[in-house]
Amino acid sequence: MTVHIHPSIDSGVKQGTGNFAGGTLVCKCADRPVKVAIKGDVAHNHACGCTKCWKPEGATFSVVAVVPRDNVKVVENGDKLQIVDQAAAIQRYACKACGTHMYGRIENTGHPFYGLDFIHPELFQEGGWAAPGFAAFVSSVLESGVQPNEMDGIRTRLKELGLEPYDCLSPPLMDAISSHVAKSKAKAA
Ligand SMILES: N[C@@H](CCC(=O)N[C@@H](CS)C(=O)NCC(=O)O)C(=O)O
Ligand SMILES: [Zn+2]
Ligand SMILES: [Zn+2]
Repeated sequence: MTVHIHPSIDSGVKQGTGNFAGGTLVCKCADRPVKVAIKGDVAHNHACGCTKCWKPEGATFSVVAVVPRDNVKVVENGDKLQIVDQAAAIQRYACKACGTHMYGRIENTGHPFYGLDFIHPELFQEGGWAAPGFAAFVSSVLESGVQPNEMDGIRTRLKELGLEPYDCLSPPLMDAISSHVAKSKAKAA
């Protein structure tokens, strides 16, 4: 049985050029698409299996990366954007017409990832952005209807693609979160 992860990586992970200067994210609307300009390359690109990250039709995982929030600018048809869940740590701005998430923003200045916006690089009309490097929240795909007996195949396929599977974030990102929490606690003491 073929294991589908995400259309942009199912036939292999395409490496970035290493000097991607940025570009424009475009939603799926044929009429008045939302366009978001991004300066510079993406960082921490990864596959995410959580239920909150936007996935294209038929995908089991999303592909999501971060960029500094100051490098994100809505340039066309921003009136079509709405926040999916105001209460979430990451406020995801989606196109009301086609449902595509254009960027996710953290407004809590105490959050470990404050200052970074979350984007889906496959929406770039240009190519060459830094490739995904690992898979996060892999067990969470069970919350979207994947059956437990499919998990071995999914983890094997992720490893084949060079995307080490983790059920939370990767160790460097988990370490960054915990270091941030430790520093915040030390400041408060
Ligand atoms: N098991 C949960 C995990 C959700 C989750 O924690 N997602 C991570 C990765 S995107 C997160 O940082 N969420 C913050 C948010 O969604 O605002 C699900 O699949 O819904
Ligand atoms: Zn749209
Ligand atoms: Zn996610």
